[in-house]
Amino acid sequence: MQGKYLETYQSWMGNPEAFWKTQADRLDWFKPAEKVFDPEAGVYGRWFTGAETNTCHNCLDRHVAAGRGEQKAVIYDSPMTGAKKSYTFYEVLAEVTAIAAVLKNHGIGKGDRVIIYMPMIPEAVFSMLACARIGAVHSVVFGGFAAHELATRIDDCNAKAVISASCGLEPGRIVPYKPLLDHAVDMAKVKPEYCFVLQRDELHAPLRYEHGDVDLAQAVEVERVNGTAVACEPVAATDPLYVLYTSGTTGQPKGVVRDNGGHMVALAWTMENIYGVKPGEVFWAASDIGWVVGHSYIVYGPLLAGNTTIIFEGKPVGTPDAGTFWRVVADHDVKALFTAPTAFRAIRRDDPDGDFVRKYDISGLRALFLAGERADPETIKWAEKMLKVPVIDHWWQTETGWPIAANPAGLGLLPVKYGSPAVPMPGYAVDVLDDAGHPVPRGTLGNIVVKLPLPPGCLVTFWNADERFRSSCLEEFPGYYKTADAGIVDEDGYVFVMARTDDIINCAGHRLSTGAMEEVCAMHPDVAECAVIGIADELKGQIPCGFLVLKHNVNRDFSAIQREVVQLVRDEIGPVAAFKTVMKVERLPKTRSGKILRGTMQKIADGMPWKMPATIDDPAILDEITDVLKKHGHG
Ligand SMILES: CCC(=O)SCCNC(=O)CCNC(=O)[C@H](O)C(C)(C)COP(=O)(O)OP(=O)(O)OC[C@H]1O[C@@H](n2cnc3c(N)ncnc32)[C@H](O)[C@@H]1OP(=O)(O)O
Repeated sequence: MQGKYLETYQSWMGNPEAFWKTQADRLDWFKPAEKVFDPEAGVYGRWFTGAETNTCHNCLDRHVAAGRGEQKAVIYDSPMTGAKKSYTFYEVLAEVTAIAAVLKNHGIGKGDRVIIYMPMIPEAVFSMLACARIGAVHSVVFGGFAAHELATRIDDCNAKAVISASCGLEPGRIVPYKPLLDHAVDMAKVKPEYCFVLQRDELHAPLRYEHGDVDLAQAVEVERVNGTAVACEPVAATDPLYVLYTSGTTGQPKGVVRDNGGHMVALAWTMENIYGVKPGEVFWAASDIGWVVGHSYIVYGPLLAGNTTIIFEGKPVGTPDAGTFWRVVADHDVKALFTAPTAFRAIRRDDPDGDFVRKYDISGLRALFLAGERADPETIKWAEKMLKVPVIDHWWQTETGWPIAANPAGLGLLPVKYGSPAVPMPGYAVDVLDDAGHPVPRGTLGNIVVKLPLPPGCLVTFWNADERFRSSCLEEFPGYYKTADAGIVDEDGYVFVMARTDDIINCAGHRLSTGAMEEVCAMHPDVAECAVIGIADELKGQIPCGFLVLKHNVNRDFSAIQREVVQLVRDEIGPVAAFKTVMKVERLPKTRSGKILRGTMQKIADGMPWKMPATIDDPAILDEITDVLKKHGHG
């Protein structure tokens, strides 16, 4: 391997602090760092200690000051409503300032937590930037989560305010957000002082003024008329910019904390070097602001680097058809597209011969990036054939915030190995260890870990839970961050990510906790015990499948129980859980110490080779599971 990638990686390895200092110098700081990296600070050290900055300033004001004010910063394209609108950097700055003024006038300031529960509309992005502007810490909650999940997050981060909208739009249905928000606020132990609600034309929501509801658009209008100016609040580089919750092994999600300084340095570097886009070009991450892809590559990365970003309110198929991505690429001259493999599997299913691709002029597109789940070689090859541009699988996590491994378009593409997201990016020293923590030879399967310290932009801790961060990510392999992904690094240094080492499954690019689903299934009065595993699915990669053991005295029709359990998970976790497959079993297979053999069940369900676990209590139960799965068409 040679060329600019190797040169850059080696330059980072030779002197990580000098490497990141050079990148930091391209951004604005109100006060320079005393130390580029301080190993004594935080859980594993902190980047740019002593520095002061503001992320919103670097996303907006800096560009306006540099003459980029008239360039499009944000394009909103909604096949759900037919709306298309673009905002220049200058206009985004005005919108963000007005929301920042509203927040400030309601007493929200530096360090306060603000939950953002919004669909894919420009105000969602403006709200995130408004929080950054005043130094408040935002926590975006994906719209597909139900009230209970929202309440958990309000409580965990002790939210002072919530910014929401009256509704979201899913194909064929309006999703009323306000009843979910009201229910969450009623459930939460911590009551936010204010809920700012944007009324959408599709559905107006009754506001509960007595609970602190504020009509967001009206409040913004007042600030706009008054021309209220809100300067960017200087924050420490190490102050939190946001908390983003991600599934843990239990129902209690983990609040990934991202700082201001390291985050902006890392993301700004990635836009040109990994994604190969220059300032002024259009970058489109077809995801949702509720996920880390949305944070990093709909909002912060592109804006920090002076790119135009797209807020897309639609789906890859059905809004109105499998050509919608190509229509957006053509209409807005997208240079690089980032999405999840699931989206492409859906497009391929509906348009196998690429008839829709040929309908549009997508000659401006230079590359497609895939992440969020394993990109199967078939999907990659289909996309390469249809789009005739490099299709780049890359691997990262909510925790890291930016790619651990990629084929860096900006540094010069390396040869593709199908099934591999290519090579570690500068900042990441990737190793593979056995369960005892010893490095394994190249090409051997093991635990993928990253040598500490993590680079700028990665999580610094979990919100209010340093100990949980240490115990779940840093303790098992001292000196390393545990990715909880298993895989190999081959002779050429290419990483192959094969499976999770915990109970997290990946369904349609969404990380879901089967443990959390089990907790909900167990709430049903007829369920004695249960197990939820992820089983292979052609479209979504994996889907959750519940195995229920009913209480002895239950004589009810199982289909009714099935419906109720499915609804319970939908109500408690949300539609995003995609929990629709439930089977009745007499017993669950366990080890003699009582551990459910989920891994073996999953192998049977997916028709993979499996071995009888030596510690199994009653081997006959696996035959029963096999029969039930076969009856449902699996295994
Ligand atoms: C690299 C680091 C990371 O991994 S970050 C995570 C990256 N992941 C992603 O970007 C996600 C990629 N996936 C997607 O964008 C979607 O799954 C795509 C492919 C577009 C398909 O969407 P869809 O057809 O809705 O299926 P789904 O499985 O996502 O949805 C399941 C049910 O949930 C619903 N849902 C979805 N979003 C919302 C929302 N914002 N508000 C309310 N409900 C939502 C869907 O309508 C669907 O409901 P139903 O079960 O069909 O009734």
